[in-house]
Amino acid sequence: MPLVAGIDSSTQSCKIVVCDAGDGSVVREARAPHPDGTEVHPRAWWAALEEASAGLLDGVAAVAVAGQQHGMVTVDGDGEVVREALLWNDTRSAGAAEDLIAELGGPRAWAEAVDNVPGASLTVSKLRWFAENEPEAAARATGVMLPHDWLTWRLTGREGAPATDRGDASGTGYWSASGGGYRTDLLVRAFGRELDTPRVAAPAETVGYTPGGAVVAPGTGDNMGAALGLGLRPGDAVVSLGTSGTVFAVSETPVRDASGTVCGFADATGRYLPLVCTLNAARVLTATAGLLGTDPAGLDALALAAEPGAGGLVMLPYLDGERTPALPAAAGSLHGMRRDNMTAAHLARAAVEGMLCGLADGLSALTDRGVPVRRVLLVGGAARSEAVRRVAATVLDAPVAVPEPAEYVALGAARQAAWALAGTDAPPEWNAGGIAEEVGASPAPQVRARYAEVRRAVHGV
Ligand SMILES: Nc1ncnc2c1ncn2[C@@H]1O[C@H](COP(=O)(O)OP(=O)(O)O)[C@@H](O)[C@H]1O
Ligand SMILES: O=C(CO)[C@@H](O)[C@H](O)COP(=O)(O)O
Repeated sequence: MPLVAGIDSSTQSCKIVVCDAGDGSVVREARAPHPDGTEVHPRAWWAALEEASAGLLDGVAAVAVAGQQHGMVTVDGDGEVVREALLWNDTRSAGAAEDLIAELGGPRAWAEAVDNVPGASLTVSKLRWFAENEPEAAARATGVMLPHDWLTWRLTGREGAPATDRGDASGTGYWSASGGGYRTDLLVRAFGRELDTPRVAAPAETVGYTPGGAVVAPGTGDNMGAALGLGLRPGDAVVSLGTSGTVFAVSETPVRDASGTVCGFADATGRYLPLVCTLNAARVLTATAGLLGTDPAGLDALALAAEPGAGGLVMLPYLDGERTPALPAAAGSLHGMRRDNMTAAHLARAAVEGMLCGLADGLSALTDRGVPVRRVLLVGGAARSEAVRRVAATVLDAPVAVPEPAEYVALGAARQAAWALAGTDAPPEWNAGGIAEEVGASPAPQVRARYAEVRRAVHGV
């Protein structure tokens, strides 16, 4: 069978898998790091893509990109990037989001218009911030696109107009998953005038060709890519622990949440992908490991040595501010320190528990809004941690299964590329997502209860 490539251009790195188009088996893979920071020039993503793909894409018949969602990439009339992209985790647009909500008549009006309530993450809020704070640069912008749109366009040698897909478009705040179209009026409200936006392609459309002649598929957002890579079915929810923490499930019907907790995204196949996102996930663990002078394996051993509840020590892990709950200016904090719990093991456990309690709240938000969840699939970099897997079984209200470790976002992009190549109605049946471990439930409801108590006391939410 022909070879296809999937590219995951996520916050911390670019990962590429080359697969057999028939069964999805991975033939070769590579990765390259992205720079740190919440504003990044897109050329850095292209450089990482070129580094990771060197020699890797020979003989590949089709390719697709799944990228970090929401990032604001603005271009001028020559197609050149106007300023560094503001990423999903850049919180400077929090005030702009509040203004937009008030101007339209409140959160419900936004949920009805675009299935989402703007927060700092959504592209629409970033456009408002840009127009208000950098008017000279903003005046040069003629178009706006998302990270995966821009990379996809570069892959085609910038031939033709840029394209996107339903999944990533649904995270802009000016495209509606349930309405199926752009809300140019909301883009104009945010930016003050119209900007060119990418055409929204069908899920398996060919949007162009690489200079070498490979089919380029539309691509999608990274969470939609993971859903496609896992072959996610209704009843399964994903808890993904990368730079962001996300909880999501596929749904045949759109979900609109006027509280703004659940984002009403589309998936990459024509369905919907209700999703809750936290700003602080795997890097809470790396930061805590650094503080304790150890590495992820050392943190794991320490966290496993402490009892559930960390002896009363609670970490609110809002190290980079927080998106859910909406606390963009928050900092992290430690509570309940006593002489007997001031140990490295208790601190490590509190970090793992704090990170996962935010995701447990996200899972409850999904089920509260009618999304059926029978099982949780735990993926992303931090799912490699045994402590994370064990603690997940104590705080998540569902059985936890861990798929075989794999780059599911990149695999989803590769599966979409194979789909575009095949030209079939449905994506090819691949064997990905086999379960490596079922984690036995060991509920410890007091952990979440204490976390909620501390969060309410400190932040009032
Ligand atoms: N064994 C582990 N324990 C905890 N964290 C880990 C482990 N292995 C990788 N990570 C973390 O996972 C993160 C990368 O996860 P990934 O899902 O690739 O993120 P992203 O897609 O956002 O770039 C890094 O912060 C890394 O430190
Ligand atoms: O903003 C969201 C989802 O709404 C994030 O999930 C980004 O899509 C970044 O993902 P990672 O780099 O953490 O995978």
